Amino acid sequence: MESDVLLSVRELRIAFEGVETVRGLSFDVRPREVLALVGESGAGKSLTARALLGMVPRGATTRGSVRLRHGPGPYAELVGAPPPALAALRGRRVALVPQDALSALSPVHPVGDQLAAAVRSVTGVSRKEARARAVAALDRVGIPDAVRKARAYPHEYSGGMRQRAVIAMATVNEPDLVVADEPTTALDAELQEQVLRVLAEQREAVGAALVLVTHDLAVVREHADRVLVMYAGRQVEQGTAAQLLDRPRAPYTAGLLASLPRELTAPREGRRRLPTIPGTPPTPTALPSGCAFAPRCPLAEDRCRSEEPRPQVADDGREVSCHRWDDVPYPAAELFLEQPV
Ligand SMILES: Nc1ncnc2c1ncn2[C@@H]1O[C@H](COP(=O)(O)OP(=O)(O)OP(=O)(O)O)[C@@H](O)[C@H]1O
Repeated sequence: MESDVLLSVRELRIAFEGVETVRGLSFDVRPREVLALVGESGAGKSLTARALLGMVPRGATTRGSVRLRHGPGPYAELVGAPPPALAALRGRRVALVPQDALSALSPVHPVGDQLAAAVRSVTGVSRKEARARAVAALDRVGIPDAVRKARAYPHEYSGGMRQRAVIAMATVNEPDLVVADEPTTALDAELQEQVLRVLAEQREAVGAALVLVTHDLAVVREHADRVLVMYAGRQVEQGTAAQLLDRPRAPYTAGLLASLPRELTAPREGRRRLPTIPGTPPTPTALPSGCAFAPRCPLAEDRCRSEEPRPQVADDGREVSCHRWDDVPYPAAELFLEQPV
C-alpha cells in the first residue's frame, strides 16, 4: 500500500440476509483529502460511510477490507474488528457527522457536557480542561457566546447551530478522518452552505481528511477533491472532481450532471430544459443482469445487458465502469436531452 494513504477500502461488500447492497467498492483516501461519495438514494452511500467507522447496522454482514492508518504506525483493519477496538478508533481517529444532528446529541444533557465527555472519553485530561476544549470547539464552529451556549440543551439551539455543534463534536478530538453523511439534508439552502463552510474550515483546522456523502454534484464542485459515483452498490466512476464534473465519461455521471441547474454545469451543457435520468434505480433484490444502469442508459447495447462492466482506467487516469465510456459524447448532457423528460 502507498505510504501516503490514510484510509484504504478494498472490495467492500455489505449484505442483509444474503442480499448485497454494497457490491465490491475499492477506494483510497489520502491525508487532508476530501472525497465525495455521490449517487441517488439507495446507492449504498450511507452504508459505505458507516463501514468506515465500523458502524454498519445490526444484521449487516460486511466483507472486504477497510484499513485506517494509525498515526505513523500500522493500519487498523475495521472489518471484523472487535467492538472495543472500534470504539478506541471512533472519535479519536475517525469521527462521524451524521445526517440528523438531533439524533447525534442527547436531549437530556447540555451540549457542552456532551462535548466535554467526548474529550474525556479519548484523553485523560481533567474535567476543567475538557470543559475548556468543549467551549473552544463551540467557539471555533461559530457558536456565539460559547461559554453560555455550552450550558444550553440541544433543543435550545436552532437547526443550523445544532449542526455546527455536531461538527464541533466530531472534530473536538482532532481525528484524522471525518465522515459526513449528508450533513445538510434537513437545512435550507443558505444554512447548507454555512454548514459546509464550517465543516471545511474545521477540517482544515484539525488537518483531517473528509469523506462527504452527498447526492448533490453542486456540493461536490465546491467542496471535494475527488469523487466516487455510486450506483446500485457499485462504483460507476472515480476520479478528481474536475475530471468528472467537466467531462463525465460514465453515462450515469452525465445524467446526474445534466439535471443540475445551468450555472453549475460546464457552460455548453445546461441549455434547453433540465433533463432528468428516466426511470428509477433498481432495488438490491431485483438487480438487472449486466450493468445495473443499462435499463436507464441511452447508450446501452446488448453487451451492457449481459456483462457487468469492471472498473477500467481511462486515458486521463480516472476509473470508469462502463463498456461504452469512450462513446460518451461531449458535452455529455446531450445524452439525456434526447430522452423524454
Ligand atoms: N438496516 C438495513 N436493513 C436492510 N437493508 C438496508 C438497511 N440499511 C440500508 N439498507 C439497504 O441498503 C441499500 C443502500 O442504503 P443506503 O442507506 O446506504 O443508501 P444511500 O445511498 O445512502 O441512500 P440515501 O441517500 O437515501 O441515504 C438500500 O437499498 C437500503 O434499502
